[in-house]
Amino acid sequence: MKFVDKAKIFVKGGDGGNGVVAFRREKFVPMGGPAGGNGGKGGDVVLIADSRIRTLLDFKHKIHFKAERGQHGSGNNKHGKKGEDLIIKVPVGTVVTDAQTGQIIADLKEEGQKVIVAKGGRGGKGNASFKTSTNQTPDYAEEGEKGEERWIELELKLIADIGIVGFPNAGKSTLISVLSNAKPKIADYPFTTLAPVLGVMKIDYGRSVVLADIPGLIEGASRGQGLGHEFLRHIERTKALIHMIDISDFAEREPVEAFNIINEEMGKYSPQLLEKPQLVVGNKIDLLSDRKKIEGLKKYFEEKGFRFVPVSLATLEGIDTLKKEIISLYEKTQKESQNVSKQIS
Ligand SMILES: Nc1nc2c(ncn2[C@@H]2O[C@H](COP(=O)(O)OP(=O)(O)OP(=O)(O)O)[C@@H](O)[C@H]2O)c(=O)[nH]1
Repeated sequence: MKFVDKAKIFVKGGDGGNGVVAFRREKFVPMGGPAGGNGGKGGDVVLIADSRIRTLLDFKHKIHFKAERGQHGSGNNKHGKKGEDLIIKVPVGTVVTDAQTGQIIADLKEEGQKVIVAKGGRGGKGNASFKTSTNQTPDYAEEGEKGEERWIELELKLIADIGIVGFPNAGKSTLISVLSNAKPKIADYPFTTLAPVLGVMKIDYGRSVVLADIPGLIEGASRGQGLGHEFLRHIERTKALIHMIDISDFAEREPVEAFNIINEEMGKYSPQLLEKPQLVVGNKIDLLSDRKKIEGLKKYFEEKGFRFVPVSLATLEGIDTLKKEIISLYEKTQKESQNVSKQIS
């Protein structure tokens, strides 16, 4: 499954219904007045940000979207029915631009945020609407207006829910590929040499967690060495972190030391990064001869307020526990962001 972060679609509002020319025909009224109803308005094409949609994948297969047209008016002053709006769900974080002018139409950052991308045409007036004191029997009516149409571009500026940090070789990319059914690399992410690899881990029907492997967090990064600030900025947008540590016999440094160096670097860049909840994952236990070390590390991290999960991404030992911990971490961040939005509104 490929990660689609861009799509181009054609949208067309429904045409307005035509107004009609009609006259009253009643038994004892010889010269019936005008009675042609108005056409109904065409439906709009509306995009709405929905957090249950995580990719733009669906737009690979369907690219034409047309809202319903308005019904024509009819005699007896009956107005045509309005066309239904066409609602298209897109992921939260979708930026919408007019493909021709390049103008940004909307940045759908919030859940439920909506934008009309193609207006339906106005309904035409029936001849009854044209009756005046000087023209009692107009014999003309308007046609409905055409619905707006255009090509638009959708671009997903994905905000990962959880960032994965740790020294090179700790197993960050492996974790993404083990947990997710998507192993995408975003080609044109604004990183020069390395792009964060994103993965989507399914929780259950309709719910998933987006994970980002933030590459190359190394000593000195906060001073602008190496990849520097660009990827640290990316971590800033995630709600929680998974901190991967190689705890095998062959690790280059002691687990606690590795953990502290990475946190120190993040803290130098922005102390707020350290306020994000961190789940500590001790990886490569298949290459650990002294299993007692695991208990020691668990105690150490839990005393400091961090959950600690030992795993082997090679043998998949501990992976079910890890998945449960990630889901509960994700749910915790969801609850927190709901509380924040309640406080704001
Ligand atoms: N034996 C063993 N090897 C592992 C385990 N997890 C990952 N590896 C191996 O460790 C190496 C590094 O893993 P990666 O997932 O590339 O590590 P990374 O943290 O993404 O590293 P960078 O891409 O350099 O930042 C790879 O050769 C993996 O196959 C594990 O649990 N056990």
